[in-house]
Amino acid sequence: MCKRIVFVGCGSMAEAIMAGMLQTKTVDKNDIYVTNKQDEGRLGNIEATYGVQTSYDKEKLLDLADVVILAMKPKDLAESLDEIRPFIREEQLIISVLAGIMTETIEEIIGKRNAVVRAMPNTSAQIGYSATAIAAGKYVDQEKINIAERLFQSIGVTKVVAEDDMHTVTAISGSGPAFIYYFVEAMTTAALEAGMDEQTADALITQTIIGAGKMLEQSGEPASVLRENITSVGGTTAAGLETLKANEFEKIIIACIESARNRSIDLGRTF
Ligand SMILES: NC(=O)C1=CN([C@@H]2O[C@H](COP(=O)(O)OP(=O)(O)OC[C@H]3O[C@@H](n4cnc5c(N)ncnc54)[C@H](OP(=O)(O)O)[C@@H]3O)[C@@H](O)[C@H]2O)C=CC1
Ligand SMILES: O=C(O)[C@@H]1CCC=N1
Repeated sequence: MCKRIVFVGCGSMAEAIMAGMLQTKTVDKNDIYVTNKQDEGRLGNIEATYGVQTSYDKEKLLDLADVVILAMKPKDLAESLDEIRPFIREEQLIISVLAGIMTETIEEIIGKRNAVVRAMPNTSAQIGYSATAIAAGKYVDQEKINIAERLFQSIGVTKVVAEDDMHTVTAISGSGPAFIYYFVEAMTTAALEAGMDEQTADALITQTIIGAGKMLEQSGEPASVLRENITSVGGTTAAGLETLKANEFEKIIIACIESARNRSIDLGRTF
């Protein structure tokens, strides 16, 4: 794929996407350009680690770009678009990974008929395992969707969704890994409190999460059946599940996803 990509914003998400694209050789390092607001040390590290080009010359960067990936925090969107807006050309594909921000908002700020794609990857992009959803703005044609899909397929699995679903996506697969890590942390604490050493606990829990994920992917069974298959009458799993139910596990998870989803909606409303 020979598109030149400019990352505006170079935090953990931009790095995860970039690392995935380079690892899968979807984009050559000479075709990746990166800028941020002010952290020169960070840009230097990124350049040294990945061999990509870095610059603060926004005009030059935008002149080179076929695809612009917006990867700053939502609060910094207006300022950063102000800086690059004069140099944006209508044929450039703009991809935003910002939580909550509607394509319409970006289209309005840019003030041109650019194709704007909203994407929600997750940090597993770093190793090629992102679950990424993408939604199209009003000037996006099939060719631009294909480009965005190809880029994000390089870092994992991609689903095209209606933009209305993006707040839910942000909660379940954008933030989702953090919720799973929190679950793992709690399991580890329980194992350590029971006297197990940390290395053994880490190895067993990590493999358990990987195995459960692979079963969900490969067994053809829904999660409920896989759970039932483990649950012997009067056994250990039943005892553990009883405690989860007694403490309203499902309600807590639904509330967690709802909070994340509502926060995504709020972020969008700040514009
Ligand atoms: N982290 C995650 O798991 C996911 C994050 N996202 C989204 O990705 C986006 C980035 O998140 P994350 O990587 O965690 O954030 P970080 O805080 O790690 O990085 C933000 C980056 O934006 C840069 N920036 C700020 N203002 C400007 C500007 N005016 N011009 C150019 N660059 C600017 C910062 O530069 P400097 O350091 O110089 O200030 C920094 O490089 C967010 O919008 C988030 O919603 C989406 C999916 C998952
Ligand atoms: O917490 C956040 O706002 C970002 C969006 C999804 C994951 N992290």
